[in-house]
Amino acid sequence: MVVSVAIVMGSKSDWDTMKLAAEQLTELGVPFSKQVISAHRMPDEMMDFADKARDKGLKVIIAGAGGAAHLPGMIAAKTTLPVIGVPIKTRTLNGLDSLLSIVQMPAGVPVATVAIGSAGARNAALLAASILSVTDTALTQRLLEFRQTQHQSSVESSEQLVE
Ligand SMILES: Nc1c(C(=O)O)ncn1[C@@H]1O[C@H](COP(=O)(O)O)[C@@H](O)[C@H]1O
Repeated sequence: MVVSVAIVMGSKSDWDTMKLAAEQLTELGVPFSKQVISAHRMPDEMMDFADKARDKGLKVIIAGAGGAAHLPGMIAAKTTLPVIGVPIKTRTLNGLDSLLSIVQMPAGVPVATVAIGSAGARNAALLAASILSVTDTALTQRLLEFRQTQHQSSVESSEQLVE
């Protein structure tokens, strides 16, 4: 099994949010790895991970972090793979701190930033799948089916309102 997506997070405490990315990837049949790596607390391991990511066969990195969320940007600084940043909701500032830390990258080092929290984590997985689908027709089909199911459940919920 070739693992093409890595889910990384600054702390195990981020898993409640990041597991939604894992669930979404599983639903789409996309193999992934998951691990805690912190730019602040594990700087050498973080650099090593980012440095070797492409050679290991990874194609997309999803990085979740909260507060002074430097992890996605620092990984992006060290790899040319696409990095998707997930801002974790924080107790003190509701995740606005995480969002701004991730989204305000200087020109030249992009991080694709999604929304704060669970919806963002789910969308990070969908975005990773979309990127992979460019060269994977079976995955494209699964993404289309996902959209059709989503459409159907919206239509049904609207009909229930009318009843
Ligand atoms: N933002 C970062 C980084 C980093 O960016 O390297 N490392 C840990 N953290 C964040 O600190 C928060 C609190 O972590 P703890 O719960 O372990 O104290 C987490 O949301 C984590 O992502």
